Amino acid sequence: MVHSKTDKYSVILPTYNERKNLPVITWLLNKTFTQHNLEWEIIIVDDASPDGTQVVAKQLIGVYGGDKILLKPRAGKLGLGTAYVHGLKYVTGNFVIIMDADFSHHPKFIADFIALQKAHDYDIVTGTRYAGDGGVYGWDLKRKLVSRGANLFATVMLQPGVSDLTGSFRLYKKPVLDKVIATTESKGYTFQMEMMVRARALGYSVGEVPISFVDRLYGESKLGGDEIVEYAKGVLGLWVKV
Ligand SMILES: Nc1nc2c(ncn2[C@@H]2O[C@H](COP(=O)(O)OP(=O)(O)O[C@H]3O[C@H](CO)[C@@H](O)[C@H](O)[C@@H]3O)[C@@H](O)[C@H]2O)c(=O)[nH]1
Ligand SMILES: [Mg+2]
Repeated sequence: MVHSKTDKYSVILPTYNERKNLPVITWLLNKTFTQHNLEWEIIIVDDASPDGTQVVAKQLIGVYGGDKILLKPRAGKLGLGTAYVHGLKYVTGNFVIIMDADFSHHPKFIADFIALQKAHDYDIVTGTRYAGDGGVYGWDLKRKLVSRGANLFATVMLQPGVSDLTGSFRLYKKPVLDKVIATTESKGYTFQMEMMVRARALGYSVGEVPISFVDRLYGESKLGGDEIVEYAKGVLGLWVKV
């Protein structure tokens, strides 16, 4: 890959009770970026996790340095969407990667994201579980149906032309993320879908990389029934507006 000397990749990592996952995901991110000779930083947005995630984050700052690992905590569990908004304030790179901290999003795919972005000068590259070799592993049937249903519903209603609307493994040009995030209203899991629909409505180009999404080993998902209702409302709201 050919990189401009000034390119820097900032990873926003939202965490809630990810004490066991954080050291390994950080190690893998460091490995990926170092292998490809890329400038990087990780911004950990932890929402006062009771499991001691922040203690671990501070240890990682000690290991990798305060220029590589930034801990930007919040006082309570304020949701995934606003965690990205918060993290973005501290980004110093010209590209931003958002991903989960629980290995459902493997850092090895980041090299593919970056190569595809460079090849087409895409504004956004998104991982997709629902095209090419992409897939989901470890989810029960109910969770698979919820995810498929959520994607199908938004695809039919809003037709944004992107195969995975609810996934949250994405690479953005920093100014593009600033613009799209400023127009997005959702706070929780609906955020990803709204971001993509808004981005397409603003005319931004989107590339897709098939990813295998593997369910977490440690801890549990924070997706609940009320998030599903919020999502349906979000799709209908956008259907009226966009
Ligand atoms: N700071 C913060 N982080 C949070 C919060 N809720 C979740 N997280 C963090 O956000 C990431 C995803 O949360 P999970 O709870 O593991 O989500 P999931 O059920 O595996 O859902 C995945 O699939 C969804 C559907 O495709 C995605 O929408 C979602 O982003 C994620 O990729 C994890 O790193 C988790 O610690 C929150 O309120 N605040
Ligand atoms: Mg998860």
